[in-house]
Amino acid sequence: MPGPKFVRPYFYPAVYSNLDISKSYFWLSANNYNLLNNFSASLTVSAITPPIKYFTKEFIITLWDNQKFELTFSPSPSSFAFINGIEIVSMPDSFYVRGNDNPPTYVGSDFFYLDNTTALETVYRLNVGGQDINSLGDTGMYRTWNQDSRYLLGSPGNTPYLSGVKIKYTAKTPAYSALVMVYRTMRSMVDAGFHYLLRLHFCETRLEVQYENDKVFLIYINNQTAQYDADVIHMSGGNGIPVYKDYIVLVPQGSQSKQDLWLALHPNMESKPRYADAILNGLEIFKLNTTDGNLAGLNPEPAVAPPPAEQNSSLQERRTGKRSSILHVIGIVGGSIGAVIACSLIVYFFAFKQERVKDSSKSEEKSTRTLLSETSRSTTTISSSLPTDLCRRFTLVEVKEATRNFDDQNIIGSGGFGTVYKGYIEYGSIAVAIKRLDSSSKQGTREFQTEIKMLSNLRHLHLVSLIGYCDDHGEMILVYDYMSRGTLREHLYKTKSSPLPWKQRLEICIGAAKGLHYLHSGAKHTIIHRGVKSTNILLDENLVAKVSDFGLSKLGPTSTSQTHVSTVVRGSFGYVDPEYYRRQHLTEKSDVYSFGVVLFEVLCARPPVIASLPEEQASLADWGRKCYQRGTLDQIVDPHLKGEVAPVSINKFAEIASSCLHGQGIERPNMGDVVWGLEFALQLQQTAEKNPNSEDGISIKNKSSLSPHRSVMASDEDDMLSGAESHSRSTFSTDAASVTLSDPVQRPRSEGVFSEIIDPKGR
Ligand SMILES: Nc1ncnc2c1ncn2[C@@H]1O[C@H](COP(=O)(O)OP(=O)(O)OP(=O)(O)O)[C@@H](O)[C@H]1O
Repeated sequence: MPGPKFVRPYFYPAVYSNLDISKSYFWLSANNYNLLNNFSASLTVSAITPPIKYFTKEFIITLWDNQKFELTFSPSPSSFAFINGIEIVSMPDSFYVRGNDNPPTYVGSDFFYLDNTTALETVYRLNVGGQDINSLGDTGMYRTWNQDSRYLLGSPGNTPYLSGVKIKYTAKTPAYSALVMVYRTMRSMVDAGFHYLLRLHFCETRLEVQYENDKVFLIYINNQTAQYDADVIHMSGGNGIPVYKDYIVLVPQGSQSKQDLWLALHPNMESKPRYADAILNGLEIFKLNTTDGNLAGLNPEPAVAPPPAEQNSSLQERRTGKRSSILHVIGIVGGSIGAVIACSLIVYFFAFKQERVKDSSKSEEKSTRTLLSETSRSTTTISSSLPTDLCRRFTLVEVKEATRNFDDQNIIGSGGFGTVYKGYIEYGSIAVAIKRLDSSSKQGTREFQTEIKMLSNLRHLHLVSLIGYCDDHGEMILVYDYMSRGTLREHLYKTKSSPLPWKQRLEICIGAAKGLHYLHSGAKHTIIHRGVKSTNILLDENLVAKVSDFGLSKLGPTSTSQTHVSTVVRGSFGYVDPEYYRRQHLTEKSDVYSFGVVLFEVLCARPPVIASLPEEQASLADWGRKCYQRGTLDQIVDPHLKGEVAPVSINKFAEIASSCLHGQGIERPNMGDVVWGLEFALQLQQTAEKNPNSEDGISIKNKSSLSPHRSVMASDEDDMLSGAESHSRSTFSTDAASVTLSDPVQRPRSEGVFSEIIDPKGR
């Protein structure tokens, strides 16, 4: 049967027919895959402590259509080969080698193309914080999971955590993926000169951790940042839902053949998570070999030259005689055998207790910054005011390499700042967006410096990350994470993209609102974006919204300063807050206004201004508000949404959008309220989908159902609760799995949102 297979040879190096087992050295290949090189089972056994008598190795290879499975043993000169048992187990397609749709994250500057021509050799499979699991206890693939405690160097406080939470597998992480849970960090010692695939399994099971940004941590592999913002709730979709992530790293050859492979998890305090914590539930490490027998990437010299191909033989064609393979099948060694760890493993655990951020932020911030400064690669002097410790400074040569010398074919857009190129850094392994300041641009040095200072200090799941900048030779270039799904606008109108489903639109709006909320109240100073629009909300490969383009940003009022008075009104046509325009008084409520326009763009899939329309309809801000107030929303809602959307959800959404567009800033909600309101709209949609026949179910499409509701965007919490309660009695199910709004404690996100409103620095 074609497809990926586990191949597990078993070895019991005892005395067989007077053969001196210590003289057995051989190569083992499976079809085109080179599995073992000049291998000695007795040496392997003697290297293991505590001593064992037998062991198995595990490989992953792929069988192609119509291919016979052939195992070839090739002994060294004057030697012999043997094997005691072979296990071949099929596995689901695209499970460990996941193809281009789910590429692993490349750590560091090295690139390794992982596909079905690569043989994976299991090095470790750890049930972090749990017990050994023998092959029969696995999810049907007969994998062995080892407990990590035996590799512990010792660090107090890292007690395993066992949760009673029910694990909810998903299509992305099906039940066969893995088991168990816990918190941890480790390092291990492995063969140098190889690429390794690390699969990290996560499952958030602490009941108090429910929402995105509750726990955000950095993953360092070999002292390089593998992931800046690991957020298990975001990656998996919720508490109790497992997820795994793959990383490929090269362990370079140094003076020693064994090198440490470090894995460290560290809370990311810059994202201001609720808990200064990091978790890891399971860990698999595979050594990668290419099918041509070369060691992945580096091709170090094998101890003995491999045998010529014609001397190979297969299981089917056992040949005897000098230099042919000798097969001693003594019988399958059954039962549970601990996975062999051919090289020593040292695990070092960081202990992260569940502490509030406030208590530990200083030291964490320090360690994060230290690491970031290590990755910066400054080569020449730096203009004094730009940060060098928080983001990387690129040379012009590096930027030119990344963009093929600013090739027009790499252009992905242009804005007030200049031209934006797609580029690749780190030997082509990381895609980036490179903004090059156009010297004729109205924006200039000031915005350039603002953007660097602003973004390098801010990290949030819903903000586009600044990777670095280049200021060589008078150039002003910014390098960002590349957002592969482009701008939000590209998914709404004048587009070939298929229309976004309603829930996806809501999630995007919620994400963008959270990004803005963070700018307004999560950072040290209030930051006013001033350029909120649908082209400044970008989408990553998972359609996660990220707010971008801080070139126009301003630091807003703080408790000690006055509201900012601006001399030049900035912003884009159709989005500018009329109050700001009139009074030139800048507050964060101007962003709220612009975001209201974005919300109507999302709802109606049309641009903010269409000059050719009758005057009443030309401005989306005015027209959207009017239609909401008149109860004629159905005239303007994107026709693609009809029949899919619960009227209550649309109404709630339009109510928030309208409130954002209030003429007076003081009457507009703040972004925290907007986040809550949008989450409520999502909740209404989800509930309506569960109860399609209820009054607010999806089937109701008539005009009167799209009318203004009593506002639940009240300024005081009691009002909001009473509004929510009246809904819950008539509309919401009491299904324990769904959130019922009759219980204020369970109201989605409300506690988090309100704690932020009351004390923006309280998290
Ligand atoms: N990080 C990114 N990833 C992918 N594409 C990007 C990224 N940043 C910008 N772009 C693309 O480049 C275009 C121009 O972006 P830019 O931020 O310079 O201008 P803008 O926001 O459209 O206009 P303005 O600067 O006048 O406000 C965007 O519309 C988008 O298509």
